[in-house]
This record gives sequence, C-alpha cells and structure tokens, in this order.
Amino acid sequence: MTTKIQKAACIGGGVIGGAWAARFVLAGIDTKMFDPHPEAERIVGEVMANAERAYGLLTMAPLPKKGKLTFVKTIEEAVEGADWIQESVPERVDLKRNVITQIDAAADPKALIGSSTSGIMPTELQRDMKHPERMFVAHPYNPVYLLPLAELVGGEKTAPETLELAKARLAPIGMKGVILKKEIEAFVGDRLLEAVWREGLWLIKDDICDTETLDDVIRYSFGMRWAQMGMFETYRIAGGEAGMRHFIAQFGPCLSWPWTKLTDVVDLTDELIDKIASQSDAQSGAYGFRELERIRDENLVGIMQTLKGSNGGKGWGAGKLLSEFEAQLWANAPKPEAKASADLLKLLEPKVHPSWVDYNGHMTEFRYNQCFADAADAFLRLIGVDMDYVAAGHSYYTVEAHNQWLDEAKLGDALFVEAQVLPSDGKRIHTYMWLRRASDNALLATCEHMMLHVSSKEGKSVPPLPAVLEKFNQFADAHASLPVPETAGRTVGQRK
Ligand SMILES: NC(=O)C1=CN([C@@H]2O[C@H](COP(=O)(O)OP(=O)(O)OC[C@H]3O[C@@H](n4cnc5c(N)ncnc54)[C@H](O)[C@@H]3O)[C@@H](O)[C@H]2O)C=CC1
Ligand SMILES: C[N+](C)(C)CC(=O)CC(=O)[O-]
Repeated sequence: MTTKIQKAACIGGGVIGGAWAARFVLAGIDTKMFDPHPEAERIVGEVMANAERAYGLLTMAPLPKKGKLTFVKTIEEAVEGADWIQESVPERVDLKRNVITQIDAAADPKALIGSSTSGIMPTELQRDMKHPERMFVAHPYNPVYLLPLAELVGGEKTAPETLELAKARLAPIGMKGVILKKEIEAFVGDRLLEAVWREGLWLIKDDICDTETLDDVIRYSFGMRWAQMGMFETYRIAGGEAGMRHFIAQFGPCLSWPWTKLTDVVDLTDELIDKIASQSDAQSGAYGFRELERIRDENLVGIMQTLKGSNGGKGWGAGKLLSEFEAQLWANAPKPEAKASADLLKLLEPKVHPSWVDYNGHMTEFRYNQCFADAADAFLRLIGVDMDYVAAGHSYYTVEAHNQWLDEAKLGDALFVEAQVLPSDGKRIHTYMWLRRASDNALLATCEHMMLHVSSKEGKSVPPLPAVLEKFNQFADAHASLPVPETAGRTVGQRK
C-alpha cells in the first residue's frame, strides 16, 4: 500500500478541518470538503489564506503544485476515491459516531479514516462501523498546517498496521505521527493541557492573577522550554549534574503536599465566565481573530526556523522535522531548467521571514547575504551541481563577495534575485546579483560574488566535471555580450 496520500477528504471544515485541508492542499493533495455550514467556503478560504502566508514564511524549499480543494454537498461525494478521510465535526460522541459510520459505508474499504477528536476513545467511535480496522484517532494541534504532531490512537477494533500506515502517510506532508500504546480519554496532549487549564481557571477564580499575567508566566518561562525540550528532558537538566533522580528526590514530595488543586473542577458560573472573557478582551481584544492567528503563525514559524538551526545545524525537535521535510521537498522538486539567453537569470523569490527582522524593524543584514547565497545555490543547481554532485565529492565554495545594502525590506515583502554571469572560466564562477522587492521592483541590494570549484575529498581547487563546465559555459557565453555592471569591481568606500 502506498505511503503517500493520493486523495484526501475532510468532513467538517471549522478551525481544525479547515486547517487539515490546508495541510493536504499545500502538500499537493487534491482534497474534497463536506461541511453543511452556509459559510464553510468563506471560512475555509480564510484559513487557507493564512496557511499559505505561513508556508511562504516557513520555507524556501519548493512546495509542490497545490492540490485542488473542492466543496461537495454530501459525505458520500467527499469520500469517493479518497485514501485518507479526516473527520473534524464537533466534539459530540453521537454526531461523530454517525458521521464516521456514514463515511465507512461510502468509502473505499481500504481508505484510512482518522478522527480529530480531542478526547473521545476510538472504540466508542468505531462501534457501528463495517470496517472498523481502518479507523483511528489522528488528534492534531491547532494550527494543523503548522504544528506537525498528530497523536495516533487505535481502538479495540483498529488493526495495528493501520496506525503504522497512518504514521507513514503523515511523514510526506511534514507531520509527525506518534502512536500511543493504549487508548485513553484525551490521549496524552489534552490530558496535560486540561490539567494545566483547570489549575489556571482556579488561579483566575481565586484572584491570584488575571489572564494576562497567567499567560505571561507561561510564555516568558516554561512555555519556551516546552517548545524545544518538553517536560522530562527539561527536568533532567533541572536536576543538575545528578540529573533526573535528584530532581525527583527534591521535587517529588511537593506532589503530595499538594501544590495544586487539580482534582477539583472549577464551577464555570456565569460570573467566572464573564470575568475570564473580560480579562481576555482586555488582554487581546485589540487584535482581530485572523490577525491574532497570523501573529501566532509568525511566532511559530520563527520558533521552528530557530530549532532547525539548533544542535550544530542538525536541527532539534520540530526544527529537525522541518529540515527533513524540506530535504524531501527538494528531492521531489523537478530539476531546475533555464535556457541560456541574454536575459538576467531570475534565481530566487524569497519572502521576508519573521525571524529575518531585527530590532530596526527591517530585514537584518545577514539575511541579505542569505538571499544571495541561496541564489548562488540556485545557479549551481541550474548547471548540474545538485546534492548527488556534492555527495560524489565536488562542489563550489564562495571565496569572495561584495555587497551593497541599498534599501530596506520589511516583514512579508516578496523579493527576487536576478543574476548576470560575468566573464569567468567555470573553475571560478563570477556573478553579479541584484536583490529587488517584487511589488515595486525597488533595488534593495547588490552582490558581486566569486565561487571556486573544489574537490571536497582532496580539499583543493580543481576544474569542474565536464557536464557542469559545459552548462556553465552556456550561461557565461549567453551573458558575454551584456555590459559589465557599473559597480562591479567596486571597492569598499570608493566614491563615484
Ligand atoms: N479547536 C481546537 O483547538 C481543536 C479541536 N480538535 C477537535 O477537532 C474537531 C472539530 O473541532 P473544531 O474544528 O474546533 O470545531 P468547529 O466548531 O470550528 O468546526 C466544526 C465544523 O464541523 C461542521 N459540522 C457540523 N456537523 C457536521 C456534519 N454532520 N458533517 C460535516 N461537518 C459538520 C460545522 O459546520 C463546523 O464547521 C473536534 O473533535 C475537536 O475536539 C482537535 C484539536 C484542536
Ligand atoms: C482545547 N482542545 C481540547 C480542543 C485542544 C486540543 O485538542 C489540542 C490543541 O490544539 O491544543
């Protein structure tokens, strides 16, 4: 059975179903959506717009051609031909069970059926199915298009291979499936989250703090730790050199004092709900809902990108997964092609990522360099210097670059890099590049760049292999008649 989802169906297109659809469509999967809500198309369209924006910031790797999203009028139409069906209707056992039973009756018996339920046991949901062995919980986290985790939980009738297959099918869409050993209400994540939420409600009710202070306590401290190491790895470090055993010896007794009110449930009276809602309005009411989503997305993108560079560049946690996803996108991308002509080569079309913006509120200095370095890589791929060529022991290393920073770029700006190949022999590649803003063509920076061909095994400069040299010469010859840019060869501080 294939490990790639060929066609997806989403039943329910609210906060979660809409974001699952975005995840599928942006991974190139045709997706059908059924949701009886009269405004389902508008709502899903808005989620999709935010998701596309987030992906534009998340990665420069070439995304596949978007899948087609089709809204249909029945569950039967939606599931026809789908090999992954994701149920995301409201959290009610009777409703979910009916919808899943209806999906089961209409779908290909081999299609996988995942439920987004936050806490209902899959055994409950698969009770009336004819083919319950292919049904499981795939519990995602909001926003599904960015947060990569899905808890995979089987019920009494779920076949173990279903969970393995589901996990394998999530990987190509950039997700990490974790298989739980046993079913339990609320799985792992929501058990933890509910425990913390319940305690938070007590802290608000008892006037210990307001919602803003509570959120500050999380986001300025352990929230940041959790994004990268979770609970147990964090506490291992907190135990000092003696590690986990010392940590438990020191803080274990607090559990039975106890420090928390976790077993008592707060009575959600109208008065308490008003209190929480008005504190939340005071905290976040200045932002619209979609605006707040976009801020959240930018922050998540920044965190994932930072984690991608962690651990000596090997990546860590969600950042390592992003790096693996990008490697897969590059491997699946069609080989770049450009006909050598006297036109400048458009090599790169990046967007200003959140993590690229510095304290001056604009793209920081070294990200200009990144645009030029990525453009140089794009040129190398054009002449056949791809990962196979590098793995075989050859590459180009940059030996000199001269930049001019001419104008600012702001968060989200679409940019592009064009290049001219200057006279050079292929062992050396001499280029001149211009970084421009797409909206008004404004020139933001230039880079004169020199690379040297090397044998990475021998650690010295050598001529390129003939196929690469031939390709390079085609581009160099095509640009030979172009005038050399006025500022090429310029030295730092030179007056015009
Ligand atoms: N909102 C969250 O943070 C998370 C929610 N979940 C789970 O995802 C599921 C959906 O939750 P949300 O998206 O938040 O709810 P939502 O209320 O935003 O969306 C539910 C959607 O289902 C549609 N719907 C209702 N009856 C339907 C039917 N018979 N067939 C097809 N569509 C139908 C509604 O029109 C609505 O658009 C729930 O099981 C929830 O527990 C999981 C992870 C996080
Ligand atoms: C609140 N919730 C139970 C719906 C939360 C989840 O299920 C996961 C999440 O995204 O926090």
